[in-house]
Amino acid sequence: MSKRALISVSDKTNIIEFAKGLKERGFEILSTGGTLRSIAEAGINVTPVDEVTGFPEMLDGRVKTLHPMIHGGLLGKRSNQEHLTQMEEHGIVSIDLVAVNLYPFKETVQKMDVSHQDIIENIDIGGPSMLRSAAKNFEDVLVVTDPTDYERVLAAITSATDTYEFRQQLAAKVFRHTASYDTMIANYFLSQTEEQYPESYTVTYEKVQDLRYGENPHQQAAFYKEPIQSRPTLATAKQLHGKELSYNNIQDTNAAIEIVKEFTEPAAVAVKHMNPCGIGIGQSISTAFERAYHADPISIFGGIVACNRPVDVDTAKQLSQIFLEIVVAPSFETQALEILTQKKNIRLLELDVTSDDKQSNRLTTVYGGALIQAYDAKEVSEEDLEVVTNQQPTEQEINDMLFAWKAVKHVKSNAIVLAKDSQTIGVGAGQMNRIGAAEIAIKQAGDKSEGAVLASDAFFPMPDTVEAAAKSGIKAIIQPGGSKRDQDSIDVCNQFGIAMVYTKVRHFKH
Ligand SMILES: NC(=O)c1ncn([C@@H]2O[C@H](COP(=O)(O)O)[C@@H](O)[C@H]2O)c1NC=O
Repeated sequence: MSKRALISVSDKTNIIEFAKGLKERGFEILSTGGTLRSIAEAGINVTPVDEVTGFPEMLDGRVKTLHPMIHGGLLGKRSNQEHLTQMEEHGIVSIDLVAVNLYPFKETVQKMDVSHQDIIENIDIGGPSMLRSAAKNFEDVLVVTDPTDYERVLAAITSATDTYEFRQQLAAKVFRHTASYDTMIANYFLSQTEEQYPESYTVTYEKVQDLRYGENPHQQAAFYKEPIQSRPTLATAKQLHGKELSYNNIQDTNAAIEIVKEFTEPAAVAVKHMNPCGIGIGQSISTAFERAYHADPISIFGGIVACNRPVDVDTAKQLSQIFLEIVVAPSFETQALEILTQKKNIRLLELDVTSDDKQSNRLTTVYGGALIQAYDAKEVSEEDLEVVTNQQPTEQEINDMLFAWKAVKHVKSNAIVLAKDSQTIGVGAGQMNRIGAAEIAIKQAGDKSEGAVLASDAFFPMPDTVEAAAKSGIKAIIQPGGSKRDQDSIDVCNQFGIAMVYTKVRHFKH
């Protein structure tokens, strides 16, 4: 008895070649509406599924293959005599291969001006049902959902490669595919509600590439992206030059992008190990980069630079003077690109870093679980500041404090940032006590700390940081406030003529 294959595909890529190959291997082909037409037009003999089910396709295609004649043919175990007897009693004939790909839900959701109803209609029901039935019964049914697998499935049919393991691999791919498909649907429905953290949280990612290694050479790693990309992202950035990004490159570039997004004026950010080592803003991107560079000309070596304006010739000349792993910017002027591409080891990424994605949730995995939280999108403006000292800050100090505040938000806690004239001059990151972070930042700033401002990501539990700031010539301090011992810090400020403002917002970053 000839074997039977059921083909029902939305994406008709290579389907004729596949159907031909199956015919050559002695399969009878069953098919649904549009797929059947394509196969028949290619001159291949094909049986409509409604001849098998005894029912017409109905309800606008919502019901075509959802029938015991189909699912019995897929799920019946050939090694189980009872199954075979029942199948015979009901006239159910085995189906030995299923090739199905699904209604384009992902593509539909991403369309501009698409209606809710259109999205709903693009939820495939019959397709996943057949895939799941076939995948459950993989010992007896070959199941293929990815057109790039057609060739190896055809090859397997007539060779020794059609093994249990091979069939199980195909089944595993199917269950990943249907799970991912359902996740996209579930997340679309979730997005239609106010609910943020439902009883189960489903995520799905598509592989961008395998990475040479992870954080260290002995760790394996791969890069994945969200399947629905509704805005320019790191996963879709265009690499214009240089070798493949590494795991650490991706993390650091992400950190640089998150920081540069804070600024509307031309800004450049240099990152090392996910902390900013220099941030500058200015009238032009070249001035901004000059400031970011001079913020810490030592640490920027081997760093990642993100710019929020196109890289021009002036900036490219400066960037080319030092060893940088990556420059990411919305674009590169032609001549700037010529200058930078002369450097073999630099990677250049084109990405609209100004796009706003501050609404999204962020997920971190922990031992045996995950933490999901809203992005820290809190912004502070001049009106939000409360001056708590006798000394009022000058307009320049306010500008520098607001700048330093945007910077300190992105520094690992405990974090202290010193800034002056639109430039960071000292960054103390990731210390176990606040004074430790302050000492690092002050030491790095050196003489520049005279007249500078200091930002602290969280309140001062004691006045030691303010005392250190006073000694180094700091003139204004921005911090959340809210410590039981706030008054001690205010007293030190008053003693040294330092202005202090509260933001009433904390920016821990772990
Ligand atoms: N309703 C059903 O019984 C059903 N059976 C198969 N499909 C899907 O119909 C599509 C193919 O349709 P056509 O052959 O008419 O172009 C495939 O993506 C397949 O997954 C169905 N459609 C949706 O649920």
